Amino acid sequence: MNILDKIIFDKQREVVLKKSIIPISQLESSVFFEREIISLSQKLRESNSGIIAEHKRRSPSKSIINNNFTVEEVVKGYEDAGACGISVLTDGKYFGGSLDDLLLARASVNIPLLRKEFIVDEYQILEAKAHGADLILLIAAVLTREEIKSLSEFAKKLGLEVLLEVHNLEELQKSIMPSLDMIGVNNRNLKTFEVSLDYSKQLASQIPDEFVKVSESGISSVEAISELKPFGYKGFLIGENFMKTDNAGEAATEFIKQL
Ligand SMILES: O=C(O)c1ccccc1NCC(=O)[C@H](O)[C@H](O)COP(=O)(O)O
Repeated sequence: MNILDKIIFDKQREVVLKKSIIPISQLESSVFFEREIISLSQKLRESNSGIIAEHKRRSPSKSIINNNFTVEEVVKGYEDAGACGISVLTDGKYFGGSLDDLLLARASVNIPLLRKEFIVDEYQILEAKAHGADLILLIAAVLTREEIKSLSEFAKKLGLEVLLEVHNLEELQKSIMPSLDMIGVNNRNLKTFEVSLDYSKQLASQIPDEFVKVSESGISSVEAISELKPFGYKGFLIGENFMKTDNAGEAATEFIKQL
């Protein structure tokens, strides 16, 4: 079993357990169900920098990235740096994140928040809404076309935006549908962890213009962004490059200043 299969196996069991503890009615009673989202796709269209900065404590490819800051310090730093949005990893077992991180982020900043999670069930989309997210991630590598359709339509009904992540042409072709807002190309192969910006470059021309194009993972220099912009990318998701420093917010500030 590769790591992605393991993550999904664990996630499916986790969702079953959570459903038995926290009923949907409790999620739906959250104050955030009344809240109108802040659109990341609009911010990216209007931005010159397009940075989506990620809160990421650790990952399967790097055991510890950073555990020294509070969520509030990191996300406030990202907002002050001028990030268009923030991605908050909520998976506990593999990334050391939680839904509390998302809630604390929501309480700290007023820019779009992505619930970065391995979504396999509508319940997790209700959780995202209940904890203040503006958008969700769907990963084509682990979902069928029918699942992408029903999950993305469910998210749209709740007023959330949808970022669909692909890594190759097959995943892209099976996924294109009107209920998506942004299409992200992950430069990291989630089965082998190999990283290359070539994935973004090769897939760019196949992504229809109505979707905002986002390049994800392995971006560690402003030069990388200059290379990707001519391919039509408007969003750049960066985690480790900021989180591995002594001050993620300052690192993001210095980075964005150079764009
Ligand atoms: O980051 C990993 O090792 C990873 C492994 C398996 C599944 C997902 C993984 N990462 C999630 C992400 O998409 C990245 O955190 C995000 O794109 C930022 O990447 P980076 O800038 O390289 O930290």
